[in-house]
Amino acid sequence: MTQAPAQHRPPRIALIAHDHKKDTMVELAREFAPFLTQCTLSATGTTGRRLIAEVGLTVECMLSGPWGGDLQIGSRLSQGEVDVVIFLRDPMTPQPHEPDINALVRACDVHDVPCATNLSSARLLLKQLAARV
Ligand SMILES: O=C(CO)COP(=O)(O)O
Repeated sequence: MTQAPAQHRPPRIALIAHDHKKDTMVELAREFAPFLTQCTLSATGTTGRRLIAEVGLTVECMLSGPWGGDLQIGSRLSQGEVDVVIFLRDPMTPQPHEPDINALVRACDVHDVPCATNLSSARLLLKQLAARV
């Protein structure tokens, strides 16, 4: 199927949050729900299931992060299938899949995909995007 040109379709957003940031992600998603419902959303497994259950969003869930979910999103992004990443990382807790996390953030840099890794930048990014649709 042919995709609409980027400027004519709502963004494809990947949402990811580490465990200590999941409540924050749910609150953020509630705040921007009217906009996010217009977007094509994907997420790592546990984050996505919470957004579906607690915010009522439609989200395509990948594997959980430690099982390869970050890599799945990085792969899609590298193929031009993700426009924006909201990745609420926990800087205080070591993660078993740190290499996967670094690979995803690196893929964002390689492909120049906007990637917000904390709440303030996530809110700025979502506000800017919401103003466009
Ligand atoms: O670990 C994660 C990102 O690195 C998030 O994965 P979950 O959303 O499955 O908890």
